[in-house]
Amino acid sequence: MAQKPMLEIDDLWVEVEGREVLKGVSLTIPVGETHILFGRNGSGKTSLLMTIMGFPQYQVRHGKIIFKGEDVTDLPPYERARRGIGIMFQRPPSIKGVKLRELLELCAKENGYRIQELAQEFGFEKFLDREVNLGFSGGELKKSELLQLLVQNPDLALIDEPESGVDVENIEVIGRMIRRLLEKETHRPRKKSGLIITHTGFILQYVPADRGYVMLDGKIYCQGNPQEIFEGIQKHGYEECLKCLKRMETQLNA
Ligand SMILES: Nc1ncnc2c1ncn2[C@@H]1O[C@H](COP(=O)(O)OP(=O)(O)OP(=O)(O)O)[C@@H](O)[C@H]1O
Repeated sequence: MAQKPMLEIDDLWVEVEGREVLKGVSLTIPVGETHILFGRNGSGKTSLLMTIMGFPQYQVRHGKIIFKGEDVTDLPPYERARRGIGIMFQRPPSIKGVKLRELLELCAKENGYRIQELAQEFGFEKFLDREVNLGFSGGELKKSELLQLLVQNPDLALIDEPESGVDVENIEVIGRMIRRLLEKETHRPRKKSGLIITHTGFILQYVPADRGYVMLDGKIYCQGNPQEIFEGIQKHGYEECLKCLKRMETQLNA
């Protein structure tokens, strides 16, 4: 029997604060694949990730989110987290009075991760006894978030702009953390999947990806090889992606 995909999104329409932000998004992420979302500012990429995670401001008006064969469209975020969905926020909150180590220990309770060793591996041990994300620089925030995801060990990692605010040396570390998270080097066949938002495309140099999408105005306009899509956007801008959809529609109607 064919393996069920990790994630299937079927004709998803979503509103936030009375405004339509997703307008019929469909995509499928097979087990072990990493997919990349490109798109202009304000096109709905973060909204898609927040909706997959189940945050209640993002109201699903139509469509379904199927995770490992189960319809999770109406489940709250903690139930989705328990089933194996994890998210790295674009702008994570800080938690005053809680040390990063304490939060990581809580997350690691069920899977026995060695927090000290893991933090050392990514040069982050001196942040363990600081309050979560409080006063962290842009790059430190990303590492803190990825460390939290690593100890949660999700089957599907939703990663929002991992390279924004990160210097060129630290992008390599962030890339290593994501590769570890998605078992890029250790497991064959891979069982982890990812959906990553990127503007700069830098992360593609460190994390091999299987498919890319362009999202514009709440819709997916184009999909295919992520590197080719990124080069196309750099060369011709997003306007060409609109034409690409027209081509896809013409082919479908022929
Ligand atoms: N909580 C909210 N309240 C009001 N409007 C919102 C909210 N969340 C998102 N939006 C609006 O929905 C649209 C899509 O936002 P979203 O953050 O999903 O875009 P994005 O593609 O991730 O953008 P960027 O690349 O700039 O991060 C934007 O116009 C945004 O202002």
